[in-house]
Amino acid sequence: MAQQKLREAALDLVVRIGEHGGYSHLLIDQAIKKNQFDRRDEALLTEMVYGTIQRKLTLDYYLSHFIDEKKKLQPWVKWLLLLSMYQMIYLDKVPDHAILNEAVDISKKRGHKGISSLVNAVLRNIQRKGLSDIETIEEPARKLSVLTSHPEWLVQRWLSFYGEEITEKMCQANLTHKPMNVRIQPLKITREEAMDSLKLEGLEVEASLFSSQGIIVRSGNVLRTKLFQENLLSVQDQSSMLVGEMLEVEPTMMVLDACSAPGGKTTHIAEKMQNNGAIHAYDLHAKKAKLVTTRAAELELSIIQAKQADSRNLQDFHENESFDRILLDAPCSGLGVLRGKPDIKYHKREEDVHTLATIQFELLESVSPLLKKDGKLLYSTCTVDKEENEQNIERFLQQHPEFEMDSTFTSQLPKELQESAAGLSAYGLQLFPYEYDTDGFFLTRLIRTK
Ligand SMILES: C[S@@+](CC[C@H](N)C(=O)[O-])C[C@H]1O[C@@H](n2cnc3c(N)ncnc32)[C@H](O)[C@@H]1O
Repeated sequence: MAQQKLREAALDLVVRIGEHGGYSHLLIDQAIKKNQFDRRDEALLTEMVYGTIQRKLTLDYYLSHFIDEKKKLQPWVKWLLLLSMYQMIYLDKVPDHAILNEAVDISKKRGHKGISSLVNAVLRNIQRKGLSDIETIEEPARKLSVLTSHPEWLVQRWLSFYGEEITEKMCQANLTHKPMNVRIQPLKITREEAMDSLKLEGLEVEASLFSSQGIIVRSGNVLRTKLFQENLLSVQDQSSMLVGEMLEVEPTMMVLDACSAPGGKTTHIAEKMQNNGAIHAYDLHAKKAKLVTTRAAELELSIIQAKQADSRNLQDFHENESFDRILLDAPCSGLGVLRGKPDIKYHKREEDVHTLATIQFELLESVSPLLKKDGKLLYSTCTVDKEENEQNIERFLQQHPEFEMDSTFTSQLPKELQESAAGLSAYGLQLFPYEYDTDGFFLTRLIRTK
């Protein structure tokens, strides 16, 4: 019975996330709280949900050999089959007959006899006949697409930008688990104190090499810890912490954060400024701008003023050359965060990437006049795509002779990155998710020289 409750929760989650997207870790956490699952069930639920969504295209390929593709299945029936197949193929914790019986029970409860017979027949056939061999697919991009469950257009695009080796490693890495990272509030606690406290609560933690405020959580649920609940920690990927580190802020500066919600980087920057100076934070959506205000209050950071605005129009509110630093953490395709939000790869289209690259360029053009001479502009995205990253920067520099690449950028990166990051180029740093167990992330820093 308890196992059925767990699988029903897993089914609800894969249908919700797979069909409509969403913050997977938050939705999973809500389900865990609501159902009061214990630690073991919590781990199994997380694995089933992420795994099924992460491997959807591979599972679809296997399933297509057992069911007529023209047969229109209700979304929950399709997801129930994929969820069950994921467990049969990739998990050895539960015997196949138990997975099958539970799938049939759930389909009886939610559907009718016809559906449960179909679920039973498909899963039994898979068990009996085995899976078709993906290696027999001849076309390399199609094979990698099916093998690692990334849409073919994306594999083709990455192959053309980064070549076979990086693309393969990236696609494989996107199927693995990424550790959660947190950032301490340094005005209230030191990293050593925080790590000691987390260890006492049974977590396995490690110091981040990317930020003196960063902690990598190797095991345990940090969201349930005392420190997290007391707002001494913020969840933030190490790659994203690099932004706050590399913006080179100092107390008393005037800083613009043009795309700020939910405020992860804004609050980090305020911490780096020791809550002294001013940060003007904007976001296109009023509700999201409010999240920045709320988070700043929770962390007791008073220098952040968050407002709603389209940052392409900020010249209406600020004089040219008013800011010492500008952060443009641009809206992007999110192709660097597929480990945490695996549904993104199925919902994004190539046209979306072109549209986003245009918006990013417009944002760069419209915020850049607001920077003071000798001021610095940091551009970042959580995506792996040259059109949104290097090509945008190259084009901007060609059209704006008053800006240059900041020549001190590379030498200020953590040593490990300077020495071996595969994506370090003349236009900035592209982090790939397989390199340092981070999200795929791009950042670069420009300086206004005229
Ligand atoms: C990558 S997210 C920012 C994440 C944020 N910097 C953080 O670290 O928490 C990009 C944000 O840009 C906002 N955005 C999109 N278009 C915008 C525009 N034209 N002007 C201002 N904000 C925009 C989105 O609503 C989204 O919240």
